[in-house]
Amino acid sequence: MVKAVVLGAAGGIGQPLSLLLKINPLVSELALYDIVNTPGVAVDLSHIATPAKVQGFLPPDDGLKKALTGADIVVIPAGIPRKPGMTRDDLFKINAGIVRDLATGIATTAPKAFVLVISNPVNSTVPIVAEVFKKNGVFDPKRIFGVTTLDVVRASTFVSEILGDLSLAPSVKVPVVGGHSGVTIIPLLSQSSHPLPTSFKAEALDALVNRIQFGGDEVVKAKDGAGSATLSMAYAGAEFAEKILRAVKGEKGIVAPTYVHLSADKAGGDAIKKEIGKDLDYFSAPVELGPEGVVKINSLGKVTEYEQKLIQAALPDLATNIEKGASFVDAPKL
Ligand SMILES: NC(=O)c1ccc[n+]([C@@H]2O[C@H](COP(=O)([O-])OP(=O)(O)OC[C@H]3O[C@@H](n4cnc5c(N)ncnc54)[C@H](O)[C@@H]3O)[C@@H](O)[C@H]2O)c1
Ligand SMILES: O=C(O)C[C@H](O)C(=O)O
Repeated sequence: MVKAVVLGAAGGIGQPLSLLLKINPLVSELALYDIVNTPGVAVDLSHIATPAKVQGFLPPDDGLKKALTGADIVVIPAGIPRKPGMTRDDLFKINAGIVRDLATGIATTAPKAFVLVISNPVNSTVPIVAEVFKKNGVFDPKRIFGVTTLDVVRASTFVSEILGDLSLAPSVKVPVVGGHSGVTIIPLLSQSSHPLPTSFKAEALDALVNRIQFGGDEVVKAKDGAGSATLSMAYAGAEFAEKILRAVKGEKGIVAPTYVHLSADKAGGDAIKKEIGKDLDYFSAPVELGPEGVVKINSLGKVTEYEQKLIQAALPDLATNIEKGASFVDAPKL
């Protein structure tokens, strides 16, 4: 029996993500929590002929606690999305408090659940969740994940486009590491399962890296004020959740890039710090998953000089974002 919970389930990501979890055979119970509309979304989904039992909850009558009771995995897409001209960091003002309060609910009701953080800015909201868990004495870095899968999905798609064959997209694997915003998104294209054409020039590489780093802006611009990526994010979130659930069931060798506290695997985390040359607490790296969450944080592997420059360019922003999130929890309410 696996109970999955979506916090922010009535939103642009929340609804399609809940749909994908409802049709996932590894999920037997699905609880949907939001400040609006979850009863309707839950009844709608409950008519789908798959085994998962669906229930919707709202804040009154301890709805958050009821939704989280018995949770095995909690996915958080709650919070406001970007509009054109905004950075992810601009969302901190509103989303930090939302994530802190939801994390408090998880820490007190389902402290052993795997927590998958989608709400932006991920580089800061993951430290917020971790600090709330620490404050409640239940912090386990092996169980808290920042979802960076959309960057990996985009890299697969864009590389397959360059190779002129979209049918390759599902099998193209590119490790994307670092964080989840702008220059902190570091695609290690030299390690792509499907190498770029030898004719690929430096400018084209710059353009591809830039497209992966700013893929979110491409969607925000196209949506023109109506929000940011929702459908591709729901796909990516469901894919990452499925990896966690398969690992919990005992499947071995599942590795995915995800943004974690580097103490989740001390030896692996220390090795990453050496590779990047900075003592950061959080970094998105290829992580091997198992029944208790993080099994191992893998090395970044052989990176080119070009990629080492991308890593160095990411570090100042990452450090600032981490500090901003980590110091928020004891800060006065905004
Ligand atoms: N990690 C990623 O790769 C990634 C990708 C896309 C979007 N995002 C982020 O995901 C978040 C959600 O995006 P969206 O497009 O679904 O936004 P949205 O506005 O469509 O939905 C957000 C939902 O959160 C709900 N909500 C607000 N406060 C809440 C609270 N206290 N408790 C529970 N629910 C609450 C809202 O009612 C709404 O239904 C944004 O912060 C966005 O930036 C992250
Ligand atoms: O770009 C955004 O604000 C949403 C998300 O982080 C994305 O990468 O699409």
